[in-house]
Amino acid sequence: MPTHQDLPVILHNDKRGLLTIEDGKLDVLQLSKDGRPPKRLLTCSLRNFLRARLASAAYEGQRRRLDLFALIQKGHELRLSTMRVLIEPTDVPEAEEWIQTAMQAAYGQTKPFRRALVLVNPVGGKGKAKSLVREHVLPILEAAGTVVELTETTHKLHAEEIARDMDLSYDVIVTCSGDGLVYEVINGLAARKDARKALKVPIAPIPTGSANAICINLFGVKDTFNIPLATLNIIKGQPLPIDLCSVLLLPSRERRYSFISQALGLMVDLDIGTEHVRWMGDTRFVYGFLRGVITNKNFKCRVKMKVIESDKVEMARKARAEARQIMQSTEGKALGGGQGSLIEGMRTLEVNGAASNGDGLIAEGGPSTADGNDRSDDTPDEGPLPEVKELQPDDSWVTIESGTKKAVVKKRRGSKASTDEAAVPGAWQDGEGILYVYAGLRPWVARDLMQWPVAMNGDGAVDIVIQSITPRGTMVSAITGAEKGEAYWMECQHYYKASAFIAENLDKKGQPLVAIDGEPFPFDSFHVEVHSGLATVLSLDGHFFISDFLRKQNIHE
Ligand SMILES: Nc1ncnc2c1ncn2[C@@H]1O[C@H](COP(=O)(O)OP(=O)(O)OP(=O)(O)O)[C@@H](O)[C@H]1O
Repeated sequence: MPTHQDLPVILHNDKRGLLTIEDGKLDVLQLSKDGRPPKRLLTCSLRNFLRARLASAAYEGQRRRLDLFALIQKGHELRLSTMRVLIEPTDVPEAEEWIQTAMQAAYGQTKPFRRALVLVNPVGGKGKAKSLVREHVLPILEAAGTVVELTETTHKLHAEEIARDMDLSYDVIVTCSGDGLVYEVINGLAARKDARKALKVPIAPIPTGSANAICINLFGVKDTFNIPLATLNIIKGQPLPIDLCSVLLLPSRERRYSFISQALGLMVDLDIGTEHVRWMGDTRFVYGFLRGVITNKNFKCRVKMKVIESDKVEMARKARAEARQIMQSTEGKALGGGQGSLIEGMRTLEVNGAASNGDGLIAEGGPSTADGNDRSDDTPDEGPLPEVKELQPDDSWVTIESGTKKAVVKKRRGSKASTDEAAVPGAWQDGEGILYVYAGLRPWVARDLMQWPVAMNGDGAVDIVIQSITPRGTMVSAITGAEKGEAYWMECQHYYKASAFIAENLDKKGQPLVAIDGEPFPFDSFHVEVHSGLATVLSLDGHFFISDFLRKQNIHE
């Protein structure tokens, strides 16, 4: 085991220097001859350190060049920085040991030099993916020594075809686009004969699309479009099993896997009806929302849900307790180096019942499923996904059907928790009209809309919001605070956690579409089930971003 933490070097200005690794940081120091303290030329956290590379000598006795690559924090920005120093021939063995120490400290159990399949959608978002990848992603991957195979998608569903047919030798599949490409990759992997194995290859998204909901949920609102951070995730991220919903569309019997949402009513218009204003970036969703609220159209449907929980107070309490637990188990655990690397934490951290092995695939036993229909002890761990069957609701399911009334809007923001369904604040009142039904797996759907603030990865539930028709003013004012999840407490926003649900169209002519992860499909009826931990993404800190909503202690905050 190498032990050298310090390495003497010659700096660019021919002065003596020292490379040191301490307290989770790598420092480049310039030494003085007169006993003054050393001057710090560069400092970076080991999490952001990418690689140290010793050049070979052209002739015996030549000083050797040592290249150091790191992401340096400048204000809020992460920038790639390269530093070159020289090593005296007599110090070369020490340098070789130091490189091992530095790489071990910076990567822990994570395998450096990953093999990445990089898919670039040239038309996603504002259409700048190619230049963003060339200028900001590839240089960082090259500096880290990532082995890159790059493919540009040429048509819709191209990424799905690639994922369906690719060999599984890659450590990571990188999608440079929005959520659409992630959705295609998941569906391509899910369609394979070895789907269970394929879905364990982690996906790392690079945000060059419009909404990039997956990046908001991984990196938070401030860092949604932080491309260097998302690139670091390709290099050092840990596999995080994520929940999916299977959606069986009827009568076509087409099956899709959804990792973000299933939208009906106003939210269909928001996802699909704003395609023509893609140039607006993610603000197009606010535009779509306002446009939909103005029409305030009653959406006619029947929803049958296998409800796990419907008490908002209780759901918030549980989600906050779980968030606290996640924060405590990963607190102070920086990637690599320092005291207690994240990797150490990951080794002991149970992710949905399946321990991560630190890199690559999930440990033996695989991810758990909460779907109730595809988990049997003899289900092959690496084989295809079972056929999705139509659901058979029983008396315990909750049925909601659109009426014609507007919801009564009171000023009060909820009351004490209660087990009496009718007394729970926000409980559905028969006869209410429906503006939209929106089911999702993670809190954010866009930076300005945290639609499911208590959605928790691995809880076996899809969170379903049924928004009643309300006076327009109420909905417009709901936009304020929507990014913080405040609309959750509105009484006219009914909120359920369900392990399965069925949606039926009661006006096929007037409202022909459902949006699954933003993609339109004919809506007659569809059946949804939750599958915990079925697909995999990479995450720098081993979990999804924890919102301020979940960090709050007081109910109704
Ligand atoms: N070369 C191409 N030409 C046309 N469409 C393409 C091409 N490559 C991919 N696509 C399609 O582009 C669509 C949009 O991609 P994606 O959803 O990732 O970006 P976005 O809509 O800008 O972002 P978001 O989904 O986060 O809002 C996808 O449906 C994808 O199939």
